[in-house]
Formats: sequence, structure tokens, C-alpha cells
Amino acid sequence: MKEVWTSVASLLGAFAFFQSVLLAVFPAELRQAAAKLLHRAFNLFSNYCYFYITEIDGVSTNELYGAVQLYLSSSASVSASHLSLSRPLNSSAFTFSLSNNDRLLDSFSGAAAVWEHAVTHRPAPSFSWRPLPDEKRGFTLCIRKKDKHIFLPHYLDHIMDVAADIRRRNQDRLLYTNSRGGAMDALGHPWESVPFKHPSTFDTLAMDPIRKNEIMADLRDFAAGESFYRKTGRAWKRGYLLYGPPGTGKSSMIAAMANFLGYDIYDLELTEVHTNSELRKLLMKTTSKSIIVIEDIDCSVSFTNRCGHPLPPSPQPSAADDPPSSASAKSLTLSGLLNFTDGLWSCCGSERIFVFTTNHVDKLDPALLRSGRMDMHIFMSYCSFPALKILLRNYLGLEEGDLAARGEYDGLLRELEDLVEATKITPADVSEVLIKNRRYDERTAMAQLLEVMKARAAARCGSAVAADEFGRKEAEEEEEQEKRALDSPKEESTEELDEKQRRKKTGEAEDGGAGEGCLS
Ligand SMILES: Nc1ncnc2c1ncn2[C@@H]1O[C@H](COP(=O)(O)OP(=O)(O)OP(=O)(O)O)[C@@H](O)[C@H]1O
Ligand SMILES: [Mg+2]
Repeated sequence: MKEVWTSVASLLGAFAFFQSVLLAVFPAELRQAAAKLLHRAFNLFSNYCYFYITEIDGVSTNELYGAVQLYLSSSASVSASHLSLSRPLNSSAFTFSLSNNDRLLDSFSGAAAVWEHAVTHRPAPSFSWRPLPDEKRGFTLCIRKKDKHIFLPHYLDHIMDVAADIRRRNQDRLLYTNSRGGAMDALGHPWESVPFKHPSTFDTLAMDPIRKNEIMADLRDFAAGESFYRKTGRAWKRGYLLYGPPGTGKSSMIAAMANFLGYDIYDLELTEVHTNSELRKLLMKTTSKSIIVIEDIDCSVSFTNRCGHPLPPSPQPSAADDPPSSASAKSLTLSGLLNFTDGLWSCCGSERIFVFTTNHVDKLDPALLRSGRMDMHIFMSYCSFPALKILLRNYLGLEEGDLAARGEYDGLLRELEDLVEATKITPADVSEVLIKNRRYDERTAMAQLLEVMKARAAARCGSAVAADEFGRKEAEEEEEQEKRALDSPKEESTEELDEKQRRKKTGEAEDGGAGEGCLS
């Protein structure tokens, strides 16, 4: 490596020396011609080749320049002596980069490469569509001619991948929204973004630990599954349907997924999308390594089927199978949405996760639930005892070990365990009680939670008792009526009364029906 470095340095030195001699002695035109000639001769006999990566390529910004800068920042911090330090907007980390006109050695598959960051003054242009920086910046990559096949294009792909990774690690997640409707910004983007700072993680998510581990393993496999998806001929994407009552952690789960994988979130507001083609455009403008979310899919839009008619609210034969019509082009249809997640268009870009959430899974069109459409259906349930222990740890700092070791919580904990499932309390409600009582000691907070649970259980019981009471009163009234009827036999024949008695014994309704009017 050192040997390459010395020979490159001496060659560049010799080249610079000849250029300066030419500059001093000959007129400009002659100098230019001679320099060109010298350059060609130098290239012809040299064992090295050079690649120039300029910051601005024509009128557009060269993506590779930024990627090289980031890539070198990962090795620059250890080997170079002059470094530029920066902290990009929205980033939570500092990045090192090569200083102006400094050089750095790198290696790839056993072959050496020398990078130089060249900065020269840019002469003011006579005309330009946009203001250009005063300095012309670029990287020069020098490699041995015989190593060209090793470097191209694999080294450049490697640089792009590493840079994307660093960018993701350094940058906070972004949350995109299509709240502008179909309108695009100046750069033609339909999405608006803000830094995504949701602190929810799988560690703080209160749910059954076994189910949680299954989901985490599934996500891990997905993120590392590029070759699997290629080998099996499947698009590299995955769909999750999160369903359950409000406040059970569906949105928190999405945030935890994004934080776990380091993906951005695209929060798709379906009410802002008017046609299938608008939906497709939005999809095309999403980046890979992202989660595309449609919350409350059952009520975010009233879909029209392919004929343009509104879909019935309850499960019906699949709307995706309806015959095509020109009306669908002008509206948002369920089949348009299914194509968005499933069809050919869904594969533009890769490594994307689709998440739909709903409070009413029974209201969804069967086409959405059909096997293979959403890969995993995750039920977010009311608080269970293992989930409760996670919330006690989150809000009161009580680890599992603390709860087991300190006998003082024994009674309280057992009562909570007995009540929690029956109370049907959501993690959101438990969190609320624990937040309210966080300034007191743990025992008091737990006791307060127990009180709330008992009150809820009593209320639930109360409504059940009320239902029983209502039933009892009805029966009493019925008996009363029968008594009255028996007291006045003239009004009804004995056959009729016998029939009534028989019905009463068998529990059959008066009209002979199946008891539709009964309180169940
Ligand atoms: N499983 C959970 N683990 C930890 N915290 C939770 C959980 N469920 C709810 N919470 C707490 O309750 C709040 C509301 O939860 P979240 O918004 O995730 O519920 P949701 O299921 O998306 O509700 P909705 O159906 O109304 O959208 C969260 O900010 C979080 O603090
Ligand atoms: Mg939610």
C-alpha cells in the first residue's frame, strides 16, 4: 500500500513540476498544447488510471460526489490527519470528511486506491441558470490499470451502499405526509417531510413478549432477505395488518418498527388521494427502506369499486375482481389500492413495508384480508399481565426482578394479575393512570391502578347485572300477565292457556318465532 502511495505521489509531483516549467517559459497556446501532449504521454506510459468525480455534473448535482464524501468519512476519521467536521441538517451525528486537497488511501478486494479531494477556484460564468459555488470541488480516484476490473463497477456500488447506510444512521428518521393533496413542490415531490422523533421502541411496547419476538424476527429476516427475495422471485416487500381496539398500540408499533429497522415512514392520507393514478405517483416517489402506512383503512376512504360504485360497508365478494371500466381511472378504487401494495407498480423500488391499521377488521373487504395479501395479521389486544409488567417498568422503573424480589408488591401484583384480563383495559388507559400517579411512590401508583381496574370491573359487572335485572323484570311481567289471564278464564280458552304454559316451560316466544326479540 505504501509503495503505491509513494509512486503515485512521485508521479503527480513530476507532472506538476513539468507543468510549472512550461508555465514559466512558453506562451499560453504553446503551453496548453504541450501540457495536453505531456498529459497523454503520461497517461499512456503510466500504470495508473484516474477517475474524476465532480460535485456538479453539468447543471445537476452529482449524487456520487456526496456518496464518496460520506464513504470516505467512515475511513477518514481513522487514517487522515486533516479532516473537515460537519453536522448536516436533521442529523444527530457529526461526520468527518477529507479536507480540501488532502489525500487518502483505501483498498477494495485487496487492491489499492488513492483518493484526492481537489478544490479549485471557479471562474465566474458569463451566464448561469442558477448560482454556482465559488469553488469547483471534486474527488480524483487513482487506481492501477490492471485493477480496473476489480473496481468497476463493484467499488462504486459499494460506496453508494455504505454512504446510504451512513446517511440513514446519522440522519433522524423522516416522516412523510401527502397532506398537500396531489400538489407537487418545486422539485416535483408530492410528499412533505418532517424529522420523525417518535420514541416508541419494541422495548417499550407493551404486548405479549413471545408475539413481540416473532414480529421482531420477521422484520429482521425481511431486512436481511435481499438474496432470499431475489432467489424466490418475490418482490422485496412485506405487508402487516395491525388491528385491535383504540389505544392498544397500533401506531406505537409502527413507530417501533421504523426505529427498529431505521426506516422512514410514509403516512398515506387516503382522503387526500382522488384517483388510482395519483396513488401510483405517490408510490413511485417513495424511497426504499421505508414503511408505507395507511391508518384506519376501514374509515379513511369510501372506496368505489372498478365500476365507480361505492362499496358496501360489510364484507362482500371481492371488489378487486370487478370488471374494469373507464370510470375507475377517475376515482380511487380498492383494486387501485391493492395494485399499490401488490401489483407490478408496488415493485418500483424495493425493501418496503406496507402497514394498514384498523379498529374493525370485520369491516374490511375480504380482498384485503385474502391470504398472501397482507403477510402478517397482528392483533393488538387489551392489556395482558406480561404487557402490564412492561408498562410498570416503563413508567415506574420496576424491573421484573424488582417485582419478584420485593415481597411488598406481592399482594398488589397478584390482584392486578387477577383483574387485568377481565377488566379489558387498554395499554393507553393503564399508561394514563401511571403517568397521572408518577410523582407518588410505586406502591401508591400501583394501588391507584388497582382502584381504577376495580372500578372498571364493577362497572362491567354492573352493566352485566343491569342486563340480568332487565331480563328478570321481563320474566316477572310475563308471569304477572299469565296470572291475570288465569284469573279471567273467559278471555282465553283452556287450549290457549295450555299452549301458553307449554311455551313458558320450553322457553318458546309468544309468536312462535325463534326468540329474536329476546335479550341475549
Ligand atoms: N402496547 C402499548 N405499549 C406501550 N404503550 C402503549 C401501547 N398501547 C398504547 N400505548 C400508549 O397509548 C398511547 C396511544 O396508543 P396508540 O396511538 O399506539 O394506539 P392505537 O392502537 O394506534 O390507537 P387508535 O386505534 O386510536 O389509533 C401511546 O402514545 C402510548 O403511550
Ligand atoms: Mg393509531
